[in-house]
Amino acid sequence: MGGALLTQWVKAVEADFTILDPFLDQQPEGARLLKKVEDLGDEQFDLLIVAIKPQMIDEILPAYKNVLASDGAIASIAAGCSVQRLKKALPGFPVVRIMPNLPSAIGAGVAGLYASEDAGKTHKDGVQELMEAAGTAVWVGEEDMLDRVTAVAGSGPGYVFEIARAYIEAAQELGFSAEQARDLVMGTLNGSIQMVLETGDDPENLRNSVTSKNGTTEAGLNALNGDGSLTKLLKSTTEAAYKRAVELR
Ligand SMILES: NC(=O)C1=CN([C@@H]2O[C@H](COP(=O)(O)OP(=O)(O)OC[C@H]3O[C@@H](n4cnc5c(N)ncnc54)[C@H](O)[C@@H]3O)[C@@H](O)[C@H]2O)C=CC1
Ligand SMILES: O=C(O)[C@@H]1CCC=N1
Repeated sequence: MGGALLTQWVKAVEADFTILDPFLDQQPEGARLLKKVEDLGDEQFDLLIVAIKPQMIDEILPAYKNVLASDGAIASIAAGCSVQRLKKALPGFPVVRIMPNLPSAIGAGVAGLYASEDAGKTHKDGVQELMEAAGTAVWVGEEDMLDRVTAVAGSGPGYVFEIARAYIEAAQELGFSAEQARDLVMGTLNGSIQMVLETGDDPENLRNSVTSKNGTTEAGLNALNGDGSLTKLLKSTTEAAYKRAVELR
């Protein structure tokens, strides 16, 4: 995810980026790559962006105690990992938590943002500028809401890709080739999403405009969600992801 964000930041944000990743072999375009924190010498930075797995933070972050300038801040994209835990691993700095999603890689991401009480306007504006370079950003006023953003938008592309995959599989079952099925399904998803966004109309109204009385769509929709099982499934999907984010705090 860090790499996906970086591809947009290097194009749109005027800043110098240093990546610290012991396992990355190829230098990311527009950024300097270092392998270990010791390679930084006594350099200091305005922002430390934490893009490692949440489970690694307590172990890895303390080694970064000298890399931030005194008025610097931590920004973390790690799911669940709380401000309290980040501040415990690296004390003395404000924290902005970011919950991005994968379409940030093409500038079409949506991110949730939450700042600790000691974060200043400069810190918040700086992180907002980064996230707007990768799509849109929405501030939340309570930290718990960021874990709910994770369940809806952070993990969301995973649900959408899985729905697209299953839809393509269903089209193939009806007799289309893999290529035809992909074109038909992705074109339908794309056109339908564009229509919601461009008209501003409710998905429910638009669904009704497709559905002729006793027609084909009605037959399909009855099988899809006639008993509300799709609605229940999506509720349990977001609840399961939120529960996991809470466990990662
Ligand atoms: N993948 C996604 O769509 C999203 C991921 N996130 C968050 O992003 C973070 C990273 O997740 P992914 O990008 O999916 O995982 P990833 O495994 O693709 O990336 C983790 C990176 O950390 C590097 N790394 C491992 N040990 C390191 C160390 N000691 N020091 C510095 N770097 C080290 C790895 O080489 C790798 O490049 C997680 O905290 C996750 O919760 C947040 C939103 C969306
Ligand atoms: O699956 C995860 O834990 C991360 C956070 C949101 C998307 N990917």
